[in-house]
Amino acid sequence: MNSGSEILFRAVIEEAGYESGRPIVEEVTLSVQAGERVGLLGPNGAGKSTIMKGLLGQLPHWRGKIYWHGKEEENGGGVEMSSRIAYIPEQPILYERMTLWEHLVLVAAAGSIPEELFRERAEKLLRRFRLQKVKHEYPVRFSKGMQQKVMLIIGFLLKPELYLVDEPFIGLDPGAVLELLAALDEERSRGAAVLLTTHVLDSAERLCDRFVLVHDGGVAASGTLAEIRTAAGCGPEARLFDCFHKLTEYEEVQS
Ligand SMILES: Nc1ncnc2c1ncn2[C@@H]1O[C@H](COP(=O)(O)OP(=O)(O)OP(=O)(O)O)[C@@H](O)[C@H]1O
Repeated sequence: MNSGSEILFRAVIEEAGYESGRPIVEEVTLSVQAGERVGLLGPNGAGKSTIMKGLLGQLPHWRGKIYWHGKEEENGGGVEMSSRIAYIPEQPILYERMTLWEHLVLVAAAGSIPEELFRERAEKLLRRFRLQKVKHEYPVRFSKGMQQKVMLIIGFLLKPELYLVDEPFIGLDPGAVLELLAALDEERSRGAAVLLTTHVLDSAERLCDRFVLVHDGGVAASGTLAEIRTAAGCGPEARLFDCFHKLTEYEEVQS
């Protein structure tokens, strides 16, 4: 495993949202080391997807700074899909008139992956996620879980430095989850990092090295599980689920 002491990616979000003067997220800082996995957690509507969109440069309103390997990006939140970053969305984004293989060819061309390397990676990923038999079919007609696997294959094909993964655990069958975890392990060994959002806290606890807990558009707590336990006032055996509950719903409990 990569020791991951280098900070690969850092985002300092001053404010971000959809309309001028109505920020959804304020004062959120995220950093991810090489080889590290960070869980971006929070209740429904906390601002996780908004943060992801901001990091991808897809928000109309954004004020903040992005750093790669310690160097500030000129275009702020405009980190583009490139060899450095792969976004694996929760809702699959697919073209109606293209087969699965044609999707992969398009991604390989956009990512400038040489032909031979592309074929090798694509065939391996299709076998891994059990889609090799349907590679010449149209993914818009696939089941939801199969479409999610297409998104995973597209992400892994790019071999980026950082994966942004939105809710990877819901919709995949148990075999596919195991393959996803194995693929992420392989990627970690080459230094690739992961920033993921999920509501499946048991999986997040097992998978992630650190957590950023977002609540009401700001950071309620961040750090390792031990640090999150301290922030939540929980004991050393507490599960992430219990800490999450304490940090996000205490107002309701007290009233
Ligand atoms: N396109 C949009 N235009 C305006 N407001 C939006 C838009 N998308 C989300 N919001 C608002 O931003 C806030 C945060 O939403 P966001 O989708 O970031 O939450 P989330 O933490 O990802 O939630 P969930 O766990 O339910 O996916 C919500 O109040 C939501 O209504």
